[in-house]
Amino acid sequence: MRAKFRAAPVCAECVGPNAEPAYLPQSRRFIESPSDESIKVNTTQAAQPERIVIATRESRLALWQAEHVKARLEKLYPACKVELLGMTTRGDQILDRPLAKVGGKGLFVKELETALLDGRADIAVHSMKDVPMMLADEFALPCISAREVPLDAFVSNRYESLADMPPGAVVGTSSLRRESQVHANYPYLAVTSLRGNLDTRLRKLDEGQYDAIILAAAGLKRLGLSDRIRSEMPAEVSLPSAGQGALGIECLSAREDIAAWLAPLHDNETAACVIAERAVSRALGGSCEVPLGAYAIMREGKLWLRGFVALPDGSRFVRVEREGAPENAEALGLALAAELRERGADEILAALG
Ligand SMILES: NCc1[nH]cc(CCC(=O)O)c1CC(=O)O
Repeated sequence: MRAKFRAAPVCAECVGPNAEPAYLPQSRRFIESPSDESIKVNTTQAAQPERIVIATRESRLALWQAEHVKARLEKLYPACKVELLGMTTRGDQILDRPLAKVGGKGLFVKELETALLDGRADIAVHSMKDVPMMLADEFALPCISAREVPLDAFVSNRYESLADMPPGAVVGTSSLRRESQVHANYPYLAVTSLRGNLDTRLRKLDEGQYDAIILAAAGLKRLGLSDRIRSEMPAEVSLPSAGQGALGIECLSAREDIAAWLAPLHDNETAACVIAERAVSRALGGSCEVPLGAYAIMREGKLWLRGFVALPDGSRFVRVEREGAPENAEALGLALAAELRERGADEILAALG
């Protein structure tokens, strides 16, 4: 039997001080992989998996994501037994303190990684937005699957969009990225903090604590809550967080067999976008306490990357965009981060402390 779902407070932008040393998909090769439609029963692998155990957190969203990967693996390997191992992470237990102060995003992956090291699980499924920018050498992210809508969603029982809200109306979010953009674009609106998992946040909206809230559209869609989305927020209004809407699958670096099993679920285009976005975030020391957005899409065969760094109140705002080849996604992200620094991101980061 499954444990009861727990509240899963996740800090949108948090990396935290305990991030571990180097690694990341930057070292991954940009490999060819079939599109979703072309996924068929895989008969080409030398060794077919017999059993795959997926470590997952137990929030409703995490379980949906793990089930999604399970279903895709079962379709790919009909003879394979795919099981979920639900786990409560320390990040799920700490509800009262800002995560940045106690270890950041790493708190959500550590227990899952321990299960990988112990051999209790083979893979872990993550929202890429919650994966620390650095992982220890023993771990790899060989698979980033096709992205769900990456944009933020405007959710309200009264208004259609931020532009529709009157002066003084209250927007709920605890993401400094979202907050800084609301202030910069709509300085007459108020922003107050909003914690808790998706269901909790929606309940607080419905109770009237806020006139509107901002959530990732992907999370709402996955949980069948699309009808709560009043409008998708264009990237010009709310630039998403690095990795938003994408799923990553982690395993031990040494397990090349597992990486090969996952290859058909890998999506090159999403991976290129996410690699570029995460390079921006990592190069700027991206943490919970930095209002920072990074968002890439493919446009006419090129990767179009946008990024910003701001003060939470929106009074300083540096934004930059750049285009490059998807094969050089990492370099594109680093170049964009360097340009952000040249244009004042360093002063903003220094002011944030
Ligand atoms: N920060 C929490 C979190 N982590 C992943 C998602 C949504 C799904 C995704 O981005 O893949 C959310 C919810 C939100 O930010 O509103």
